[in-house]
Amino acid sequence: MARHILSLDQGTTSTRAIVFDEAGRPLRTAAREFRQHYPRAGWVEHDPEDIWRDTQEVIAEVLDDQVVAIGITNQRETIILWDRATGRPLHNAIVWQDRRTADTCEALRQESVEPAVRAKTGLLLDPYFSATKLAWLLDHVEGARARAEAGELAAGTVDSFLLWRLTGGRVHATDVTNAARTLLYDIVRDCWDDDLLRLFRVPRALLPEVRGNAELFGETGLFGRTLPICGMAGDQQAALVGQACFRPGMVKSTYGTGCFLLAHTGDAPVIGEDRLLATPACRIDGERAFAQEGSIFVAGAAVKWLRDKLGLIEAADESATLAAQVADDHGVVLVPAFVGLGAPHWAPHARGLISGLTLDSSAATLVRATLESIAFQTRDLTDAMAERPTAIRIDGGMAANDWFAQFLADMLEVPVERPACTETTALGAAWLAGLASGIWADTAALEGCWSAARRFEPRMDDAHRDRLLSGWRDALQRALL
Ligand SMILES: Nc1ncnc2c1ncn2[C@@H]1O[C@H](COP(=O)(O)OP(=O)(O)O)[C@@H](O)[C@H]1O
Ligand SMILES: O=P(O)(O)OC[C@H](O)CO
Repeated sequence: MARHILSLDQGTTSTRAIVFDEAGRPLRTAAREFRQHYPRAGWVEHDPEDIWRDTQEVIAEVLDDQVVAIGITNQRETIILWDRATGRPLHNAIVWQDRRTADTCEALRQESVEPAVRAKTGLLLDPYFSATKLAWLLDHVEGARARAEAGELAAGTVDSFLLWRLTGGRVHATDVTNAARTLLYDIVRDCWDDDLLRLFRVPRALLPEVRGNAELFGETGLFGRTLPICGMAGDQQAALVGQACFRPGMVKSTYGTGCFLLAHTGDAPVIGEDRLLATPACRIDGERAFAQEGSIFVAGAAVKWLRDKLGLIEAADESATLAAQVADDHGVVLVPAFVGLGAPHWAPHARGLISGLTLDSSAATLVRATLESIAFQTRDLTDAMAERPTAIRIDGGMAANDWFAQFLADMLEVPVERPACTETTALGAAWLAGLASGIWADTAALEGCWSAARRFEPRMDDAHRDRLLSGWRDALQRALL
């Protein structure tokens, strides 16, 4: 009988389940968009019960008799605190985009602890990561700190919360790629770190056990039979797997809500002065791989803003047609620093701006400037890398936009490849579960499953590209003031 794998992709704006066959082809998909909560400027929350409801619904919708394993992948850093006895969250999840702990991070930076934190975690002191968000929950939910210290509470990223719920509260575990985004995990020694736990004031009793990416995490009996959950990874690392980037130097860039560019760096983290992140790529059969990461907080979210807040487009895919109508020398630059700026600037207080407006600027100009800004930001990442990539594999919602993909190739000066299956995040989690359940022998077997559907070659002349990049840098400096 054919064996299928169900992949659960819990993203920032939607929860999806996709069933893949043994050739890695998607057979069925179910998705639910869920509510974003913005309780104050710069704050972003999710209701974990919404996520859990949608998870159960999408799994039930696509599950078939041939599914033999489940893989989970998730938005990273977003943190949930829950009661071990009831399984109920004590507060909404604080989402990775949330900036409420910017001042805490700034105060820690003043104490000159950042170099030591970076050496262990590969990260930087920014509210993006989980530790300061978790400390905020412990300090602001009444009684939480004392209960955490007494071992009554559990905390974790979305993967570990879903695993807990799927296994009926029997398993509190996470995987190394998610653990590494908390600021509490030593990526070199591969363990939670007591000094970091002290620094961020997080009791160890709260934290999940950390496992590799392709192994048995637990079993769920919630869908009429027992199913093993045996693949797990943060969504950007899962996309690196789904893009078959298994060798040093290979690079993928995912354009969903944010943009996350990951370059495989081999079996050791590269922790440099580059303002990029070092992060585990995966641990399979005890073998560790690492990646260098550039995290951009706003990519597709800016297109969603054009649609939902400005009403300039009705659907995201109209953006390509509108952008193509605008003259190349339109002169408008948009800096989408809506939640500060991530790599390589790390400026949590920066705010968005639009420069160069004239009476000629139209809705189409703004749409084009928005798409351009995402490619400019990616160029800032590749400029920060010690070794410029030779090609980039793209995926995520925006990868479907041909105009954007071509402009990206023009800005990066390297070919941009779009794979046949752009659901690479879900595919990566399916591949991890498939490795653990013996469907695929090793990553070499997976490399042959990847193919490019389209390749965008750079074709813009140097003078034009340099003029655009220089306009971007001017506007960026103003947003950083
Ligand atoms: N054709 C398109 N052109 C530009 N942006 C798009 C297009 N299709 C989708 N998007 C953007 O991509 C995002 C959705 O991508 P997805 O990978 O599903 O995100 P996530 O996993 O972060 O929820 C949305 O923010 C949407 O605005
Ligand atoms: O939900 P996505 O796909 O935008 O990914 C979110 C990232 O994991 C945040 O680090």
